Parts: sequence; structure tokens; C-alpha cells
Amino acid sequence: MQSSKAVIMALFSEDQTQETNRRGRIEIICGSMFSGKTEELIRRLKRAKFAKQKVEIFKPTVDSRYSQCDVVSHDKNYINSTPVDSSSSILLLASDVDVVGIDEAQFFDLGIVDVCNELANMGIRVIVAGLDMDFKGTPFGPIPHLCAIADEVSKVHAICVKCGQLALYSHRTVNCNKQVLLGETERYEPLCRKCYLKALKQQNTLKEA
Ligand SMILES: Nc1ncnc2c1ncn2[C@@H]1O[C@H](COP(=O)(O)OP(=O)(O)O)[C@@H](O)[C@H]1O
Ligand SMILES: Cc1cn([C@H]2C[C@H](O)[C@@H](COP(=O)(O)O)O2)c(=O)[nH]c1=O
Ligand SMILES: [Zn+2]
Repeated sequence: MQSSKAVIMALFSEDQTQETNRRGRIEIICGSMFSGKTEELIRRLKRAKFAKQKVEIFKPTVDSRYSQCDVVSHDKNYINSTPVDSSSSILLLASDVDVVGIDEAQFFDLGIVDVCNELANMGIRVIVAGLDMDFKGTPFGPIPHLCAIADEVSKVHAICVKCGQLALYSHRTVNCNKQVLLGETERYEPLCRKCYLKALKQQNTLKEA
């Protein structure tokens, strides 16, 4: 019992000072698709709201999958947000708040790094969720840079749909080479390293045939 409690506390930050004191910091929640990034972002933001903190939530306009305005998880858990075209809009809209939440941050420009630093320097708690790797297993947009400047990074994992191990890759199951391709289970599946390499091999064999 004691050890499982310790594991939960290591995974999910429950430092109450974050919810009661106004203290600038940057928290990153990253991982593959279906790893629970959005659920964890919503959980932290709802707790901040319970603590009567002023919270503003942003997402890139490009992410219109479930809703134009809300941040929505795969389990349809949601929280209201403001869609923005570029990272600079976040600075303009978030100067007078305690907490800023940002979802799907992989789709933002690199300017998001300075924006997050500026907000944190102003005393704002900044919580960012995003994909750390694209479907090729390449670091995605500004997320690696954000991890570098963060106070805390939580890497979360989905379950590999082939073997049940922890998944760290988002395997694209349709034929498209563009980095940005919105989708859900009809286009992507979370896989562990072994199953991801196997799937890539099979795809290459099919292409060569
Ligand atoms: N293979 C999977 N592994 C883990 N969770 C999955 C899987 N497929 C669907 N889910 C669902 O996705 C939810 C997480 O959704 P979400 O927080 O939106 O993930 P993310 O933002 O990382 O894509 C889980 O709570 C679970 O119900
Ligand atoms: C891997 C990968 C994903 N995408 C898209 C697919 C989804 O619309 C989002 C990720 O959403 P989630 O909340 O993390 O499930 O990103 C993409 O455009 N390119 C990729 O390589
Ligand atoms: Zn696997």
C-alpha cells in the first residue's frame, strides 16, 4: 500500500504549494498519443480552479478535432479554452492570471518557448501538454525545447495496442508523409519500441513489394 502511494505521488505532482502560492514555473506533460496528456492537463487545471486561482487555457486553432473551443480528451473529458493562431497571442491574453494551460503545444511555433519563460518569470504557473515525437519518432516542434527549460517534465505512456507494454510511439497507420495530420484511432495507434520497429519494417516491406 505504502509503495503504490509513493509511485502515484512520483507520477502526479501533488505539491500543494503550487495550488496555494503564486509561483512562476513551467510544467511539461509529454508522451505519445493516448498517453493521458490531456487528462492530466485537465486534472491539474481543474484543481487550480478549485483553489480559486485564475486560470486561462489555450490550444492551437489547427486542433479542431473534437471541438473548436474546448480542450477535449479521448475519453471526452473537457475544459473550456481559447484557440489561438500563434504563441504571441498567449502573452497578450494571459498577463493577469495565476495559471496558464496549453494543450497540443507541438503545433505551436518555437516562439512558445520564450512565451512560457516570460509567463513563468511573471510569476505564472505554466502547464503545457504535447506530443514529444511525431509519427516518425522525431522530436515534435517546440516540445523538446520546452522540456529543456521546464521546472518539471512528466513523460506519460499509453498502452501498446499490440502487446500491452508501455507505448512511447504514435504509429501512423495510413499512408501520408506530412508531419501534421490530425486524427484518432483511425490514423494512429500507440506502440512500444519493439512493436513500432516491427510495424515500420512491415510497412517498408509492403512499399518495396
Ligand atoms: N492504447 C491506449 N492506452 C492508454 N489509453 C488509451 C488507449 N486507447 C485509448 N485510451 C484512452 O485515452 C485516454 C487518454 O486520453 P488523452 O488524455 O486525451 O490522451 P492524450 O492527450 O495523451 O492523447 C485514456 O484515459 C484511455 O481511456
Ligand atoms: C503522431 C502525430 C500526431 N499528429 C496529430 C494527431 C492528433 O490530431 C494530434 C495528437 O493528439 P493527442 O491529443 O496527443 O492524441 O496530433 C500529427 O499531426 N502528426 C504526428 O506525427
Ligand atoms: Zn508492443
